Amino acid sequence: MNLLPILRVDPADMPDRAIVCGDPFRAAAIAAKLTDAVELAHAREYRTFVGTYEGVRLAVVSHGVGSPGAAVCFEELAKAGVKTIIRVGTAGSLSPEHKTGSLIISTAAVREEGLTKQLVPIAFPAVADSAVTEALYQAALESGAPGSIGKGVTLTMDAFFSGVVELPHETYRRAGVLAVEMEIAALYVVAMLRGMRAGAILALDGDSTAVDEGYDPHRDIVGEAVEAEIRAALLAMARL
Ligand SMILES: O=P(O)(O)O[C@H]1O[C@H](CO)[C@@H](O)[C@H]1O
Ligand SMILES: O=c1cc[nH]c(=O)[nH]1
Repeated sequence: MNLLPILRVDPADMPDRAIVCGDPFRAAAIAAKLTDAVELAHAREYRTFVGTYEGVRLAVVSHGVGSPGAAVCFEELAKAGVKTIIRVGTAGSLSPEHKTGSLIISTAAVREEGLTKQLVPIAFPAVADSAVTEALYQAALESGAPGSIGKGVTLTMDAFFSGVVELPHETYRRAGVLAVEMEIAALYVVAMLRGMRAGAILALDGDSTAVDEGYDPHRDIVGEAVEAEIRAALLAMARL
């Protein structure tokens, strides 16, 4: 039995599709919706479950916060033979049209993180798979989310709270970017380099420009949106 060195999972136990999320507790909550769910490993921030949804075998894996750690997870999933990945995340809104409780399907990510520049030149785009994106969008419309449903470009950052340098959120908001989070660019770049198809759905947990004043992803409306995006991701995965 050759375990993956960081996820500590035997590749032979992995299905060919995975739902990923930052929070290990969210991974457990998603796995609770599967039949016959089993936790294969919990190493560092990475919890790996496998189970079945609507007859489809899938893994649920947490990747932690930030692109470098998440990319390690995505690389090991590729080595295990995973071919389809959906990220189920939270994000801050950059769009006045999409408020807290809304869901955003990420069609592409702005590569403002540092990790992917070490993998491929910055001119290379971080783009979602079109079939995964369409399946997620249709499922999101059926998900009963407490807010609106949007589809468009998202921003991936390393910094969450600001320091003394101004963060580029306003520039990207003016360019039509819908939301900011911390891992999708890594997911899309690793997926493209390793021959996987990937997509992402995000529950908006507040106004991205207000995180320095007060960040509260634990409100009921955010919990409802996360439940809705989980329903959408499972439905999309079963349809793909
Ligand atoms: O809710 P998750 O999936 O962790 O995603 C978002 O939340 C974290 C920040 O609180 C970052 O990981 C960001 O990308
Ligand atoms: O990166 C993130 C994630 C959630 N909410 C934010 O404002 N930013």
